[in-house]
Amino acid sequence: MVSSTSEWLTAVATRQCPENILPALQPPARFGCPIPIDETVEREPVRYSPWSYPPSCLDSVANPDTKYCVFSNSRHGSNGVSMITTPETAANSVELLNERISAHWEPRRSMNNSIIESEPAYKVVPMPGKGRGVVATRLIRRAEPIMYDSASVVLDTQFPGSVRQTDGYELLHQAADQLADPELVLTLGRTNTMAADIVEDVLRTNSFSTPLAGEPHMGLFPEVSRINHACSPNAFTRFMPRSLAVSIIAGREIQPGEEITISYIPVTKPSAERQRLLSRWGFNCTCSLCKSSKSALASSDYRRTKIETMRQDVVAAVEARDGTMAVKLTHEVLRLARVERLEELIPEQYEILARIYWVAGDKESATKYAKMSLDVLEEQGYIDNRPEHLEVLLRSFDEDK
Ligand SMILES: C[S@@+](CC[C@H](N)C(=O)[O-])C[C@H]1O[C@@H](n2cnc3c(N)ncnc32)[C@H](O)[C@@H]1O
Repeated sequence: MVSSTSEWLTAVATRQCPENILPALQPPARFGCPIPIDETVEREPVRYSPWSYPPSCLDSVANPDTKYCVFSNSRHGSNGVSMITTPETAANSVELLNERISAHWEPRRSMNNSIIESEPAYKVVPMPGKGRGVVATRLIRRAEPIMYDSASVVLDTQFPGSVRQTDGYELLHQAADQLADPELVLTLGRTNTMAADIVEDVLRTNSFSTPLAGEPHMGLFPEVSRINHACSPNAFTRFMPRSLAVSIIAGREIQPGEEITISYIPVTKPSAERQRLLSRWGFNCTCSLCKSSKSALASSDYRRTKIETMRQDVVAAVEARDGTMAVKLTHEVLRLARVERLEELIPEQYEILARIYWVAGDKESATKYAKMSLDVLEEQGYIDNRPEHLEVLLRSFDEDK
C-alpha cells in the first residue's frame, strides 16, 4: 500500500499541474487499431488516407530500425496539422484527427443558451520588449476559457538528434508547407535566437511538450504561441487529454487591458532556476515578478523553494507512515500556494489529503477532500461534471492499497 501511494505522491510532487488525472475521469475518447504507414504506400492515395499527402520519411542515423516521416492532414483544425514522428506513433494517433475542434474562441452563453459575449475576450498587440502579446479586451472571470487552439506541427523530440541537420530541415519545411497556411507558422519566427533555420526557430521558441500516443513530442499551437510567459501567470494551459487541442483558462480574474500570461515552466521553481529553464526559449524573463524588488523576489523564492521541499517531505512522511506530519505539511503547501497564487497546485493537494485520510481509515475526511479536489478540477475546466467521479476517485485509492 505504502509504496504505490508514495509512488503516486512522488509523481505529483515532481510536476506542476494536474495533468495525470485518472483516465476514468477524463472526457471519453475512441481508439481504433490503425496500421502503420510510411512512404512505401506513396502511389496509393487510398492507403495513405487520412493523410493529405503521401508520407515522406527519413531513416534515423542514430538507430537504423527507426524512421521518421511527415504526416499531414491539411483539414484538421483551422490550419491543418503536420506530425513528424514514427509511422507507429502516427498510426496510433490517427484517432486524434476525429476530435471536434473548437474555434479559437466560442461565444459565451447563458443557461438559456442566449449569447452573453459575442467577441473574443482578447486581442494580440505589440508588447514592448517582448515582441507581441495578448491582452484582455474585457473583464475575464476566474476559470473562464479564454482561447482554444489545436497543434499545427507536432515533432518527435528524438527527431532533431536522430537525423542529419539538412535532411531534418527539409522535412520540417515540408511539414510547414503541407499546412493550409504555412505563413501562420512562419510568422512566429523571431530573429534573436541561435537557430539556423526559420522553422527550427519557430519550434524552439514556441513549442510545448505534447505527448503523442504516450511518446514525448513537442507541439506548436500558433494562437497560444502569442501568449507571453510570466512567473506568476494569470492563466494556465489545459491540454485536452487524448487530443491535439489545448485551451487557455483564466487562473484568476483578469482586468480589461491586462496582459494574459501563462507559465512556460513548472511554477514552483525559484527565480534563478526559472531563468535557466527559460533560456531554452532564448530570453531573459521581464515579467512583473522578475522585475520586482530584491526583497519581494527573495520572499517569493523562499516560498516556492519551501513548496518544492515540502512536497518531497510529504512523500517521506507517507513512506514513514506518519500521516499526521503528511497532513500538516500538505496544509502548509496549500497555504503557501495560495500566497504565491499558484492555483493549479490546489486540487492535487486536496487529493493528497484525501488519499492520506483514506489510507488512515478516515473515510469521511477522505471523501470531503476528494470532493474538494474534484470541485476545483471541474472549476478549472479539467474534468466534466459527472456525479460518478467521486466514487471512481475513491475506488482508485483502494486500488493503490
Ligand atoms: C511563445 S512566444 C510569445 C509571443 C511572442 N512575444 C511573439 O511576439 O510572438 C515566446 C517569446 O516571447 C518573448 N517573451 C515571452 N515571455 C517573455 C517574458 N516574460 N519576458 C521577456 N520576453 C518574453 C520571448 O522573446 C520568447 O522567445
